Amino acid sequence: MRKKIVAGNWKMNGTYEDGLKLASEVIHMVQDEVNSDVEVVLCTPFIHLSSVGKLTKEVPNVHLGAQNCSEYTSGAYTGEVSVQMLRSVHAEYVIIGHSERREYFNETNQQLAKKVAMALSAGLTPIFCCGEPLQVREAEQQYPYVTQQITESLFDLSEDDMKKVVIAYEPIWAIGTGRTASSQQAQEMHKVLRQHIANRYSEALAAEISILYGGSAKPDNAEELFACPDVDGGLIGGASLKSRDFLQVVKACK
Ligand SMILES: O=C[C@H](O)COP(=O)(O)O
Repeated sequence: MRKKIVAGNWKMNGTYEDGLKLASEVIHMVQDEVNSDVEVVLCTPFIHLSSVGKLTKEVPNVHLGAQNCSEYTSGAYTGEVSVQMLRSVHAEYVIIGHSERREYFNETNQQLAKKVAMALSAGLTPIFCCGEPLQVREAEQQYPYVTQQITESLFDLSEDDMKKVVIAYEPIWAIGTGRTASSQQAQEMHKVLRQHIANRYSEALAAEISILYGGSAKPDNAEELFACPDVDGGLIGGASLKSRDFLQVVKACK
């Protein structure tokens, strides 16, 4: 059985104090109210990682994630954060290739392949993001577009490494727009991605990979999205910034 995961991506929101408050609220609520085996991941800004890591390492089903990492090991890369640094503050996950990083920081599929390999080499689980812009969806080219992202960034991995990757499908037109993909659109894409992985590796390996949905997922729609057979949880932006909303989304993942 593959893992169910609900990851909150705080993006660049709040102060240091806001983040600590949010993390401790989420952790307490998860401890008190969640009895499923869903893995909760808090993907915080870099400045929160060390402090939030001290809280999450005491709690079995809440994990720490970063929102990015460097493709380099160490050295003169001003402003970058290495995978070893992330491990040293107890991060277990790292988001790689979010559409905002692709769009505003020009990250390419080839660069993301290096980041994925770097994360895996340090024992971090990459949450690899993929997804199409609106014009690609309107031209009905979403399947070739997204499968190409997966091919170019992931398909040089060995079977052993590929098994450790988590994928997040995030249609760009649904991110922060309030316009979510329908559960049918999400299921279709997740099924296509799983088949694409099966064609390159094997049906057995594809069946083990958790594929999360992201894009305006919230308490109102999470249950329907998570009920799809190939949707294994979510990568949650806006709704992860309010502890009660985030908890509702976590509870919807059964
Ligand atoms: O990483 C999260 C996604 O970009 C989704 O963001 P959103 O839930 O605010 O639409």
